[in-house]
Amino acid sequence: MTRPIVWTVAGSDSGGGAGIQADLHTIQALGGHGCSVISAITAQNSVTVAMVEPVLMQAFTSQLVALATDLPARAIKIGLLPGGLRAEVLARYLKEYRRQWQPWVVLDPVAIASTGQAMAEPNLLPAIKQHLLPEVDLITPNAAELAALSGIAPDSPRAVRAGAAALLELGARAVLVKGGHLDWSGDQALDYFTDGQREIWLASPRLDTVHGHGTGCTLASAIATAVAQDYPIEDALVLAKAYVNQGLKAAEGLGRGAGPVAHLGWPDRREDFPTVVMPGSALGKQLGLEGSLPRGAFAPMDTLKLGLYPVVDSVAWLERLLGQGVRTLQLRIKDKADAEVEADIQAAVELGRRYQARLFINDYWRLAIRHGAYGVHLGQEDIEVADLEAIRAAGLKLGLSTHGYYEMLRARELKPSYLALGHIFPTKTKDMPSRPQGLARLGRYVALMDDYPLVAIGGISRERVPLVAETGVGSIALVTAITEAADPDAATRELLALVEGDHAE
Ligand SMILES: Cc1ncc(COP(=O)(O)OP(=O)(O)O)c(N)n1
Ligand SMILES: Cc1ncsc1CCOP(=O)(O)O
Ligand SMILES: [Mg+2]
Repeated sequence: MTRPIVWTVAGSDSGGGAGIQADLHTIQALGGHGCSVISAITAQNSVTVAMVEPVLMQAFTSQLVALATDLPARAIKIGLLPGGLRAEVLARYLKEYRRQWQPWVVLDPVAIASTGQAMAEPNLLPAIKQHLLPEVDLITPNAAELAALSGIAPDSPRAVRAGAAALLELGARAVLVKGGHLDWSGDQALDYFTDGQREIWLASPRLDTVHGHGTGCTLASAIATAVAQDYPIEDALVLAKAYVNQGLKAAEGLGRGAGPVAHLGWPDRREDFPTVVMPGSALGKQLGLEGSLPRGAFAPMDTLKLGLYPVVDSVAWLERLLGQGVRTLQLRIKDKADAEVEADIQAAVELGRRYQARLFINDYWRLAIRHGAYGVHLGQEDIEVADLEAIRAAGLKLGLSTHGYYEMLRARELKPSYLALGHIFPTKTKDMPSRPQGLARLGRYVALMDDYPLVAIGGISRERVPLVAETGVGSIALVTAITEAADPDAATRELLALVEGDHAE
């Protein structure tokens, strides 16, 4: 894949820690091609901002025109604007870009440096509210910026929500409040996201370093670069927070003051990724999230490598596959009343027991509990409605579908027995609301979750099995590669050998 183009519209930081310099480092490190529109030249180092000099309006707009005519962006990050006029002019250009080539736009409303010095003219904030907010997809204020823009000091979870809601009222499509400076959140650095439909709280242990110059710029650029690569916003948020956390841990004290956040590659250590705050957790209760968590972990799998995992829609198929030596499998009957499927589920559970197989029931968790199934597989939409504690307390194993970083991290908090990752390739078996993940992403998920049983699913044909196996994923789930094979028994044996090798029973 060619690098997606990401623009940064921001100020130059002569110290190399923030602004355009941080943005270009970030965009490059995360796989984008960075283009820059310099709004102002700052003379600054690690201790002071000595000068902010706006570039001439003509120089500002000429950069925009030069890029728009040849290098249109998938995503645009806006940082320092030295005053209201440039914000207003930029808003006009963005309106046109949005009409012509729909870039995704994030605004980091830089107004005050971390040293406390003003970076922009006082007319910037009114212009942001009046002109820019309606043209951006996400605004990422810190506590001081949220207070300045909304008039609400974010001194409690309720006030953070109210401040973000005020920005939505002003026309923002989504808000990420950066919690680095929320003093009520104790040892956790909390970020709050809302688009008016849903809210997400992300938590990471607060890092004990003064070397965090450029974190705001870096976070917004990382979000933009992830979105430019088609990551959904919630995945972009967790990835960007991980990028900043790994950079803070590696930050060096260059200069006499706050050193720059470091720019490393794609984050792949789980400890750098944030935790998704869950209803029912201690933090969730503090934040006023309604809901509960299961009281403990689900029954663990006996192995990290579940091997070949056919998903089929009848007891007859299960029997045939068990006869070929398959030992992990799923009964997936869709959209029938419980009474219509109960006999099949009971028969499936008995079959699974007879063959000592890992046999999961899709969707029908009440019947699975009633008939003492080995396990249940549930989707994202089921998490809110199924009685997870009842499934856990009954001793059933639980597999959960996930479709990206955010869902994986959220699902992990429920401590299921395995996580499914999909869909990897286009599939005709199921209408998917998300885009195929592809092998590169699968490889990243596997590296991140290497202590968990993982299952890849979606569009995995016989030919693709070796490529999927190469990612290191412990299990490969498939439907049509078996059910539509010319000779399903032969296909099953071949797939078993490919996926489980010598371990095939
Ligand atoms: C192993 C495995 N992974 C994912 C799915 C999909 O489950 P879900 O999201 O619940 O969708 P439906 O299968 O119910 O359409 C699965 N069944 N198995
Ligand atoms: C149930 C399901 N969940 C995600 S993709 C999928 C279907 C997989 O079927 P196939 O292997 O035929 O693509
Ligand atoms: Mg389901």
